[in-house]
Amino acid sequence: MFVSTGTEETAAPTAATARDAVCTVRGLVRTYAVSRARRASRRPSLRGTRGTVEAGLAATPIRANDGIDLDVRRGELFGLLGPNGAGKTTLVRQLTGLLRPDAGSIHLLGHDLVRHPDRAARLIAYLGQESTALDELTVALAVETTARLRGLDAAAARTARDAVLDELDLGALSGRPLKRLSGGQRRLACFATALVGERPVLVLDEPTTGMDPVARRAVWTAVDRRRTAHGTTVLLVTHNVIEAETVLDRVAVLDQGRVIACDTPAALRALVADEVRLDLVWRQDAPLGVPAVAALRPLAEVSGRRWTLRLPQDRARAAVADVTGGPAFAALDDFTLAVPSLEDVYLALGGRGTGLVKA
Ligand SMILES: Nc1ncnc2c1ncn2[C@@H]1O[C@H](COP(=O)(O)OP(=O)(O)OP(=O)(O)O)[C@@H](O)[C@H]1O
Repeated sequence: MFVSTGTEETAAPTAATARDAVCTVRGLVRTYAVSRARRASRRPSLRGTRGTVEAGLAATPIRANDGIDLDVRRGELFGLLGPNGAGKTTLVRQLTGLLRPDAGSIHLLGHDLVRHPDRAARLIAYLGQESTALDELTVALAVETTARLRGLDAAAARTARDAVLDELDLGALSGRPLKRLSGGQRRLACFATALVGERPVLVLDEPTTGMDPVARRAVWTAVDRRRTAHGTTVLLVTHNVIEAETVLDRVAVLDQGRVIACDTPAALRALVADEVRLDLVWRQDAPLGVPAVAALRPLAEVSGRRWTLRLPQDRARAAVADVTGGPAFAALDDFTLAVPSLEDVYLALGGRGTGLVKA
């Protein structure tokens, strides 16, 4: 059962509010001021000029969201992908009414969430990264309490609790406090709380972190079921490239507070379709005495014994022939050729390339 979403306000006053848009964000800016501790360091140092230099650096505010535009459609599984610090959580906290933007607009299902952030709670179920508020409760009580807070009466809350615990196969853990569960189990229990008292929009911040494959599958099956049955819209925050490519309908790639691309994973991958990724893993040091290997070195991103190269297809084929057909082969531990991933897209678009994980 959905709590009424209401449409008592006119939808966003922009042309981009498509008929099926559930969420429209325009020009969203959020800057974090320097903390008090850091401000203290702005005072002139008694020890000389060093403090003044540090003060200049510390006083720079952090522009965590820097003019974000987004349109999320009804029933979509829409992703926010970006490395640590890209501004994903800041964006989500504004969407969920927990943080006020400095500028810009957010319209969700016809509600202006900048003017009325309190309305987010009845439109969105938010699974954040922390679970501390629920940690003392048993799994069953955490789920039931959340259902009650979302407006279900006692009997309906118990029914919803039992259904979701059953759906996620959490029955055996239902009597255990969250704080006594493993990381993956706790994450699944928190996901269960996000599902009860159904909301039209689910916002999930790294929901599958720490989960084993069975639990991950239970999460995506439950999400799909709600999209099919209720047209639930899902906003997923992730820096897991593989998961993003597998589950998302569309993805906005964030870097340093900006959306640097937004499309389907396949369309984004097509941006770099003429490239392939070649990974070479050396047994020990790379044999730089071999001219073909030395020629590849400036093109490689080096991580320990692994070289990663993004090359046009012809060049990649030639490189494979060089390293497998000549004296370099004895020094090679492993190699893989792969079609481009969203990580390659991110790098091609100018992302800084740190923090995106592959699995
Ligand atoms: N409360 C805060 N005070 C000051 N700076 C902050 C605060 N919260 C976030 N930031 C900064 O804002 C930027 C964006 O942070 P945010 O948490 O939104 O990134 P993220 O993409 O969610 O990262 P992660 O993947 O690590 O969760 C970062 O530079 C971060 O250090």
